Amino acid sequence: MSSGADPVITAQGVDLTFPTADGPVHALKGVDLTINRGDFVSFIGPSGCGKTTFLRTIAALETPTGGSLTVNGMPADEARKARAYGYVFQAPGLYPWRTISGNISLPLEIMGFSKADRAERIARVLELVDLAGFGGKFPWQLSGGMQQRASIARALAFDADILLMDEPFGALDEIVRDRLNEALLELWRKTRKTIGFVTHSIPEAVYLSTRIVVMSPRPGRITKVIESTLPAERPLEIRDTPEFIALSHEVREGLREGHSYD
Ligand SMILES: Nc1ncnc2c1ncn2[C@@H]1O[C@H](COP(=O)(O)OP(=O)(O)OP(=O)(O)O)[C@@H](O)[C@H]1O
Repeated sequence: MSSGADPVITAQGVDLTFPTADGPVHALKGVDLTINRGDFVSFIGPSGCGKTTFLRTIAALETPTGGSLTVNGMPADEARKARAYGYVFQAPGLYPWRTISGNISLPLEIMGFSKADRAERIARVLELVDLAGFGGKFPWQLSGGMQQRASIARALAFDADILLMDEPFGALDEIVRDRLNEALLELWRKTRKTIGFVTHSIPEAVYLSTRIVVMSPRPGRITKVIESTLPAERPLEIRDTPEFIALSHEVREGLREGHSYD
């Protein structure tokens, strides 16, 4: 399903070494990856394999110590200044003293959008994440799943083509997570955004992705890239099909192979 023709994120030989008191930590080593427009790419691997570091590097929140990384054809920090992406963190991170609309509005205020433009954008993204009518509530009046949807709305509000999501549903129970997975897939189909998504869950990665990137630690690196054979239309029941089970098996094998390296 990947378009194959229009690279949005290109990493070539990306290294990132953190100097620490216990010596250098090779968080990323020789990472090569191209993400094309409209791809939904998941990163999966054991703790410490560099998933978050790679996402943060794409977002220019970390700087590689080697290799090259471009986003929309420009260096990652320039792409950040050009507001190329929205970033969704593990925790919703909403300000409790602002309403949901107020939280979504904050980055827009900083970016200088007019009041009328902000109102129009807030209404549109609340609708997209199925929170229409909740804009006037405070975060603590919403469930964890609704708060996470609000944080996705905040990342969508300035209409970046790329959405980077670091384990956004990790803290939620399975039923809520299922619903949000469905909602995210629907949103991806509607908006045609390019999505980079970190997860620990094999079913979540297989359900959502056009491509699954398996990573391994010490040093953090890519050990396998799996192209999904699933159709774009994915009801939750697709998880019971032989095709889904075969893909899950392939990811599990990839994770196991990566582990045997240690
Ligand atoms: N700022 C930092 N300083 C030093 N070491 C760091 C820093 N950030 C990350 N690391 C190390 O880099 C490695 C990769 O970390 P990272 O958080 O990217 O892994 P991860 O795959 O996202 O793990 P998890 O699944 O637990 O979130 C780990 O060994 C981590 O301890």
